[in-house]
This record gives sequence, C-alpha cells and structure tokens, in this order.
Amino acid sequence: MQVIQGDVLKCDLPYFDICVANIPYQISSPLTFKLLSHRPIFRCAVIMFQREFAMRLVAQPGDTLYCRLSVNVQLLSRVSHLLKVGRNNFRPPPKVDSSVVRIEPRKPLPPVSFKEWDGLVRICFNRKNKTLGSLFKQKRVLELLEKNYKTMQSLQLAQDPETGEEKMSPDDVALLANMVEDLSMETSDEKEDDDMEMDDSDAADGRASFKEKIMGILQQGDFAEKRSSKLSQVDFLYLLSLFNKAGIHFS
Ligand SMILES: C[S@@+](CC[C@H](N)C(=O)[O-])C[C@H]1O[C@@H](n2cnc3c(N)ncnc32)[C@H](O)[C@@H]1O
Repeated sequence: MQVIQGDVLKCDLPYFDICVANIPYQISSPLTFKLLSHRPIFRCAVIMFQREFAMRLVAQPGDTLYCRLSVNVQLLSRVSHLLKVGRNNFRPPPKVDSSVVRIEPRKPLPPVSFKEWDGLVRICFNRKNKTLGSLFKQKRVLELLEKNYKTMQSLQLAQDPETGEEKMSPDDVALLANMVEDLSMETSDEKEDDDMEMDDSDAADGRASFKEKIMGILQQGDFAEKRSSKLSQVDFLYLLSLFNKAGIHFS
C-alpha cells in the first residue's frame, strides 16, 4: 500500500479504480471534478457529502435542487444516493446532515464537447425557472453567440452537420477541474435579474435576424417555452446538437 500525504486537490493522483472517502465538505465540488477528470478513469467512488450537495448531485429534472452541478456530474457519471447519515451519528454533532453517494463514470463519455456543453448549460441555468425563449433573448447572450458565430464563420470552422460533432476528449474533461468555482450550492435563481432583453432599438443595429435565427432553433426543438429546471440530459444534448448544426457555438 502506498500512502500519499498532501492536499488532494494539489497532488497528482496515481491510478486507482475505487475511491472511498470521507471528505472535508468545502472541497466537495473541486474534488468531484478532479476525480471525474482523472485518467485513466476510475470504476467507482463512494463518498460522503453534505446532504444538500449530495441531493444536488442526484437531483432529476423537476426536483427543487436540480441545477448545473446535477447536469454536469450526471453527464459524466451515474450518481446514486446510497445512505443518509444524520448529524447525530457524530459526537459532537455537526451542523449539517450527510449522505453517502456512489459515482460511476460513464464509459464511454457522451459524444459532446464539454466546452460546448458547459457554455450551453451556463446560459440555461443562469435562471433555471425562466423559459429558454426568454433567456436566449437576452442581449448579453445574443451578443456572445453572435460573436462566436462570426468567429467560427470567419475561421471557416463551423461544424459541418454531415461530419458530426466534436467529441469529448480527456483534455476537454480536464477543464472541469478548473471550472468548479461557481458550481457551489447557491441557487442562481436568487440573483438579481440584471440582464436586458433585446428591444426594438437593438433591431436597428442588425441583430434582429440573428435573434430570429436563435428563436427558430429553439422553436424547431420545441424548447422556447421550456425551462431548464424540467429538462433532462437528453434534452440538453439535443438542444446543443440543434445549435451546433446551425453553426451556433458556445465556446
Ligand atoms: C471529514 S474528515 C475525515 C477523516 C477520516 N478520513 C475519517 O473518515 O474519519 C476529513 C479529513 O480530510 C483532511 N483534509 C482537509 N482538506 C484536505 C485536503 N485538501 N486534502 C487532503 N485532506 C484534507 C482533514 O484534515 C480531515 O482529516
């Protein structure tokens, strides 16, 4: 047996196939994504988390705690709740309850670029109870997508629907380890709604047709009136494929 002493977030992990851990809860998110980006990928992890974090990991569409953390972790793995561990199992009792969760990485990973995926779900979960139609009408979102669209066109890198989508590479997944800071336990719906929808004056500067293009894609998949809080992994993958086929990219 090899014992490694050090900060698990900073040290290079060796090959392992099973991870069993009782962790400090403040590293839940970075550790989860560090494990999921580790290669070769492990077989199974059984980890105790703070109850609310655990419930976010396993939350399904329609559950109150369903969020970006849920869709990102579930894109990469199957997660199941194994056991509740109440605070009174400890002396002295901590302030929070715990749960033990099993994480089994998907093999193979879904055929999607994680950068693209993350770009899409960031927009969709910015306000998970708003309709996608209303989220994608925001000036900030349209400007970002149009900028990406023009860049891709000028570089002639727009994906040809016949040649297929980019695939998720191990390097791509490794990005996960660096994007965990805002996958916290706060609900983004509590944020101030400071985004402007594009109004008529914006139409004058030529963005109207791009907005129509985006709305057309949403309507094509019957997404305009839907809300992220109710959409499954398959829905998001389908939506991403519709956008990519139309030359709209999120990274
Ligand atoms: C919840 S305790 C679990 C202790 C022991 N494994 C057990 O099950 O009784 C978490 C342990 O992780 C250690 N720890 C905290 N941050 C760490 C980090 N970044 N890397 C490695 N260990 C860490 C703490 O010092 C503490 O001993």
